[in-house]
Amino acid sequence: MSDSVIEIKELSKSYPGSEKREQVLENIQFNIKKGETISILGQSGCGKSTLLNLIGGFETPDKGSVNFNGEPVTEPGRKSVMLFQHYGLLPWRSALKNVELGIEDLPLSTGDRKKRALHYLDMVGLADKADRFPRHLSGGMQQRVAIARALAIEPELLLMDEPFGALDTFNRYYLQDELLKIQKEAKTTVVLVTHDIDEAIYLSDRVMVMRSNPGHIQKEIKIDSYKPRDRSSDDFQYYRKMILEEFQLASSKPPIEYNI
Ligand SMILES: Nc1ncnc2c1ncn2[C@@H]1O[C@H](COP(=O)(O)OP(=O)(O)OP(=O)(O)O)[C@@H](O)[C@H]1O
Repeated sequence: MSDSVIEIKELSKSYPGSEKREQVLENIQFNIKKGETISILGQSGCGKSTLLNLIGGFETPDKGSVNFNGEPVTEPGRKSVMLFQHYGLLPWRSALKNVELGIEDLPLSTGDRKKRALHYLDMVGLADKADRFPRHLSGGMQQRVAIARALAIEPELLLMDEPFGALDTFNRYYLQDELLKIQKEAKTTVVLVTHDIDEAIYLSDRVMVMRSNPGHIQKEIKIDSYKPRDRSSDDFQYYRKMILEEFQLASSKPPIEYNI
């Protein structure tokens, strides 16, 4: 039996264009194991969000399939959560009530629901802002509330579309570490769309490098080092260079030659 949680097979997707249909994704194929973190890295418009939406069941493919625990994904399911780029907070609800939103249909008492929501608000460093409304929070804080809401659901599969993009470096690093801890504890499977090469290396077990026209996986890079990783280590620089080379962004200077 396969040990994959997600199986993506020969996935293709097009959208109506101005003259003909625009082929956005072509023949995407890979599997994801339980507890793995996969980053999808690529330039703007290469189809990363479309791929994530297909995995989450928010879009349907033209060809191919996505299976989650052996079942075809045809619509968004209870065991996966998508954290979108835009925060999607309800302006008339406090931070706490926004976090509770995702767990309102679970069989929890009012007290337990509040406790769980506060736990995750605390995790993103906002326990003291629980009663604030979104308009009284900064953009970064709003995104942290959205992250807390997604985590509170304690999903099996967490789909994240540039979740830390709007945060300053310190908050980004802090939440990346929190994600690593949660992921390790709960064995959550994570698929992360990002533009950020360092974020992909820091968090992932494998990085899918995508190229566009039509969107396809150009290279799969296994990040073979223990977590948490040291961003200044030689290993880290090695992977950074490898990925930069995939995007032809690495320095074109010839290597230094040592003559003895
Ligand atoms: N619902 C839609 N209808 C029509 N075209 C779409 C739709 N969604 C995405 N596209 C097109 O598909 C292509 C890929 O978009 P997608 O958002 O998946 O890229 P991306 O790599 O996530 O980009 P970014 O990094 O800028 O968010 C783009 O050309 C976009 O215009």
